[in-house]
This record gives sequence, structure tokens and C-alpha cells, in this order.
Amino acid sequence: MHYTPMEFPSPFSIISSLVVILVLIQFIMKSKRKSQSNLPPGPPKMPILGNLLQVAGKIPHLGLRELAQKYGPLMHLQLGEISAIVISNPRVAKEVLRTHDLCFADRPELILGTIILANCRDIVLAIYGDYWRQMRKICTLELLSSHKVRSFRFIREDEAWQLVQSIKSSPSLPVNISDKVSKVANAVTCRATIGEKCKYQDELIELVEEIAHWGSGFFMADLFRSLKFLPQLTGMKPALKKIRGKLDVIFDNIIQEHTERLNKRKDGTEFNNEEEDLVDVLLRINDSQRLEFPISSGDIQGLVLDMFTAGTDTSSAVLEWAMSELMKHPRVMKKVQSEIREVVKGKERIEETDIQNMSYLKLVVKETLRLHAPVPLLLPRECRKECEVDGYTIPVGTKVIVNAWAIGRDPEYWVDSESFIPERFENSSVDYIGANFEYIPFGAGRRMCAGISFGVATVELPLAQMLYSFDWKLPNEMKPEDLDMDETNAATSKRKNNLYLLATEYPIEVVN
Ligand code: HEM
Repeated sequence: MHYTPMEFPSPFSIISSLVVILVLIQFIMKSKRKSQSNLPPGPPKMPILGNLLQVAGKIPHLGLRELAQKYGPLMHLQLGEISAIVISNPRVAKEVLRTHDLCFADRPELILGTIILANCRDIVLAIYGDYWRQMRKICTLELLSSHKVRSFRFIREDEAWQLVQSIKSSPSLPVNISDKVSKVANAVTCRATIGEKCKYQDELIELVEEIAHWGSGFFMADLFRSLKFLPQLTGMKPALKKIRGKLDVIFDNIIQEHTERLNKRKDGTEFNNEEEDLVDVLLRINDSQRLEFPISSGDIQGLVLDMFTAGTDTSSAVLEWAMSELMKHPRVMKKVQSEIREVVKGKERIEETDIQNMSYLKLVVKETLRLHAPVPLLLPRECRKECEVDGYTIPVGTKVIVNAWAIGRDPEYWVDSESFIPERFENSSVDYIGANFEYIPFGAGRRMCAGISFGVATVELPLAQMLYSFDWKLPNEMKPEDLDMDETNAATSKRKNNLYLLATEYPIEVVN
């Protein structure tokens, strides 16, 4: 779950807010007359609302693909006061995310960021500049480096094993896979970020869910920023302030506990570096006084929230879709299970190092990410320097939406683009690291995902362990083709209906 996914408002909320907005028609009209001369094409715009009604109530990435089929891969939309461009093919995505990456390296400011993150003092929503650069560097070198991600291996192995135990605990009953995988992703993130004895996990996850709700960027208060009274009037500001108050109390405790640990370590006690969680790392770096901008407790709060919002729903969405696709494709299920069972033969528990020998499993994950990009519209960028894209002039302040979901299914770039075929990645150099613009589930350029290794590791091991330890069937004699693949109209692209499956334990002959 990321802060700034797109979730368009319902027609009801648009109409109720319209009453307030109409009072200020003149004011808004005046504020929206900029250089619109060479903007990309787009659907006709209504006064005040622009294109809001054309996208309202639809699943955003689906609705935007439909519009793009009519208006082109670079399209202009007016969403209330927000002027936005939508990119829907790999060629234009490359122009925006590589050629002009620096022009589009900002994020649009959200009311959520100003209240919850004390003016976007995090990474995900931070404006492009020295502070973001410092925090991103800390992420790359310390928090989410391959070495650090590997050091959390024991957490993933433990949580994957607990998942198996919890599935075994209710034999013959359908297992709510959606729920199970969400718990695994939450627990892995919580333990890696705040530590082993994370007593705040449930409360924190609840608050993060509330934050994700307010972070869509498509509330009236975010769409009509010139109406300064809207955040208060719509209840957004009081709600966010309440969340902030609760977070402050939790984080005061977390930071106090971690500071005590740091002090013990400085006193020369037994503390072991490999057991450092991310808050420990941040305090240690800050303590070393090497930073241009010292990290405040508010900054730690912002970073930890980023890890939760960015790392939990995304990973669990991939797990949920991978299991769904495998249930719909018994041939692929059989092939991937055979590979895993061959590699792990004689052991009960999969170790993370085994995953390196599971090349087909990796293709399954890649294909799932192609068809079900968990953040289908990436995170919005904002133009910080006027520039030309595909012959059109994009003014400063324009919001940029990249439809990574539509790009991953573009029939001009993908053969049989809507089908689940992991083999398409066999002997192919196409990867998700931001170099192939037909495949960008983690984005690309300066603002691309900072947690790819963490995210992929959180998916691969639990998936392999579930496929190894159990054989799976759809409940109620359901046929593979009858399993629905409906999506929620929510932050991350998840299943609308929870995935329920029947598990049969796979007999493992353990070799000592
Ligand atoms: C399968 C899992 C994940 C997916 C699909 C995913 C996807 C994304 C996407 C699409 C973006 C926006 C990229 C852009 O604007 O070009 C992003 C940003 C980000 N992600 Fe992830 N993510 C995942 C897991 C994680 C995890 C586990 C973490 C950390 C623990 C993380 C941390 C971040 C951060 C910090 C950013 C903001 C980067 C910036 O603005 O500089 N992500 N992610």
C-alpha cells in the first residue's frame, strides 16, 4: 500500500462537494488560466470539474486505459484544479522516466503529507531535493541494501514457516489465502523495521490503513487546493490530525526503546549488528553525526511509515495474484511445484538460499508482476521544469500518471498480452529493474521503488513454501475458469474477493 495510489471519488462525493465549489466558481476559474496551448489531447472538459466525472467510480487504471485508447498514449486530463498527463505506452514512459527523468522527479504535494509526515519528511512523498537525496541514499546504502535485506532472511524463513503451521491448523477448511499472505507481509515488515517484539504491530497497521485511505490524492480537498477551508470542512484535516496524534504516541515509545538499546550498545554490551532493525540503523547513523540533515524523530516516523505503506500491501498483492493465476493455470502450477519439490527434496523447510535454484518460480513471480502491477499507476510525479514530451509542452506543476498496468499488457510489446505465460521471460533480458519500459512494475528513474529486493524476497519465499508444503484445490468443485479475477477499486491492485483455497499437506520424506 503506497501513499499516493489513485482511487477516484464516488459520484456522490463529487456532487456533494460541488455545492460548496460552485460558490467559488469565479475564484477557481481565475486561478486556472495557464499556458494550455500545446498540451496533449484529452477528453472534453467540464467547467470546474474538468474530467472528474469521466473517471469517477471506475477502477482507475482500467478507466484510464479506455480513455487512452481513444485519446492516445500521452493524454491530458483536468482533475478539478489538477492538470495531469497520463502515459500509457512504453515509448512515452521512457521519455518521461528516462529522457526527462529530472524534470519529472517531484511528487505532487498532498494534504496527507503535510499533516502526517510534517511536510513530507519521508522518501515516498518528499519533494525532489537535498533532503530526499540524503534519505534515498540512506535507504540504498543502509536500510534496503542487498546486505541488509539478506540479514532479514531469518525473519522471512520464520514467517514462511509460521504460515505453513497456520494453514495446517485448520485442515479440510478452505484457507483464506488473502488474509494469510497479508499477515505474512505485515509481520515481515514489522519485524524488520521495528524489531522482534513489535507490540505496536496491530495498532500501527490499522493506522497505516487509514493513512492509505486518505492518501489517494483524489479527495476534493486535494483536487481543489485553493479552497483552503475544504480539508476542515470535509473532515479530512481532523481525521489526519487524530491519526498523527496516535502515531506520535506510538513512535515516542518506539524511539525511546530503541534509543535505550543504542545507549546499551555504546556502553559495550552484547548487541549484535546483524540484529539491527531499521529504526536501530537510523538512530545509529544519526548518532554518528555524519549527516547533512540530522534525522529527527519525526523523520524516523516518516521513514518507518514509508516501509509499511510501501512494503506490505504490495508484496501481499503479488502473493495473492500469483496463487490466483496458478489456480487458473494447472499446467504452470504443476511445473512450478515440481521444480520446488526437486530443489528442496528431503527438507521440510525451504531456506532462502534454495530460491536461487528455482528459476521457474522466478518466472512465475515476474509474469504475475507484469499482469498485476501492484501499484498500477506507479506513484504520481510532478513536473518541476517545463519540458517537451512527444512534441507537446508540459508545464511546471503538471501531475504525471504512468499507467504501468496498461503498459505491461500492451499488445504491441507483448505477444498474447492478456495471458499468463511465465515462459515468455525465459531466455529474455527483460527485467523489472527500470531499464525495459514495457515492464515497469517498480517504476523507473530516480524515483523508482527503493525496496525491490525487500519486496521480491518477501514474495518468493512464502510463495515457494506454500507451493512446496501443500497441494491446492479450489473449493466447492469450482473449475479454474470460474475463479474470478475482479480487482478492488483501491490503493493497491488487490483481489476484490478474498481468495479461498483447500490445502492438502504434501507428504515430505525428511532426510536427516
Ligand atoms: C512487490 C513489491 C513492491 C512493488 C511492486 C513496489 C512498487 C513501487 C512503485 C511503482 C513505486 C513508485 C516508483 C516511481 O515513481 O517510479 C515505489 C516507490 C517506492 N517504494 Fe516500492 N514497491 C514494492 C515494495 C516495496 C518495499 C518492500 C519497500 C520498502 C520496504 C518499498 C519502498 C519504496 C519507496 C521508499 C518508494 C519511494 C521511492 C522514491 O520516491 O524515491 N517498496 N514502489
